[in-house]
Amino acid sequence: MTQTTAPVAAPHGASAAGGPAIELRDITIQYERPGQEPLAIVAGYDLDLRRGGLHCLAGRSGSGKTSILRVAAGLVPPTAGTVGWEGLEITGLADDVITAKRRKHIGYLDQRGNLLPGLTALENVLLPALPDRQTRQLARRARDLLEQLGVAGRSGHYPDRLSGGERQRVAFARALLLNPAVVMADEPTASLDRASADALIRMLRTLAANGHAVLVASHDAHLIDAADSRTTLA
Ligand SMILES: Nc1ncnc2c1ncn2[C@@H]1O[C@H](COP(=O)(O)OP(=O)(O)OP(=O)(O)O)[C@@H](O)[C@H]1O
Repeated sequence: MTQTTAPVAAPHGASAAGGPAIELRDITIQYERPGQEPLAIVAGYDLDLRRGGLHCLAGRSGSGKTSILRVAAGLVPPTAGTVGWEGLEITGLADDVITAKRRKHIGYLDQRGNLLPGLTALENVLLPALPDRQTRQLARRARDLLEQLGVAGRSGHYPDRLSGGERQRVAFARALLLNPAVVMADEPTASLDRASADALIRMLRTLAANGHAVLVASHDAHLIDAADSRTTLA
């Protein structure tokens, strides 16, 4: 059961190819459970998220926020329905094609940040540049992002020497490296104190104002309030 507020207007920059940055149509997500009815997360769910908008998936723990994020990011297919990225329907495309498109279209920040432990903060930020061998060209941008996020002084540190908040900011810089149309973040304020969480919310708002589409999953009331629109999962 879901409740969605009105679709988001796009105050800055229309979508490149004419469709919403993220378009979910008639999405059903179910998980099979041995010996029981499948667990139904959503049925007939629609979302149009354009550049310039911040949408929050809200709801209690276990209500399905991460499941919708993962479907929207093309990490798993929906049980039924379609997923579109700026006019391109990705449902049914081969996994390697989706992966290549996702790398440029979506910056995804998962709940744990997931930095690679054997790489420094700067090397972690540069990871998305590896497949196109662009680490040299993007090194300056990586440093600028770390600077903007207030962790430039940690560039040479390994993840185990960073605080939770610093790890998350480094992961954010990595998500932004290729300037994706969409930024997705799963519970981005969960491990932060209030002041850091509010700073991060301001950053998400700035990303939207700069023309990104921002999709977050959160039960932080401050983040839910800061969104342009929200889906409340029950
Ligand atoms: N791959 C899976 N197979 C079976 N059940 C799953 C799978 N992934 C998630 N679930 C179940 O689906 C429900 C929704 O999970 P999901 O992680 O999407 O919720 P959530 O709202 O993001 O939770 P949280 O706020 O705790 O992160 C939960 O009951 C979870 O146990």
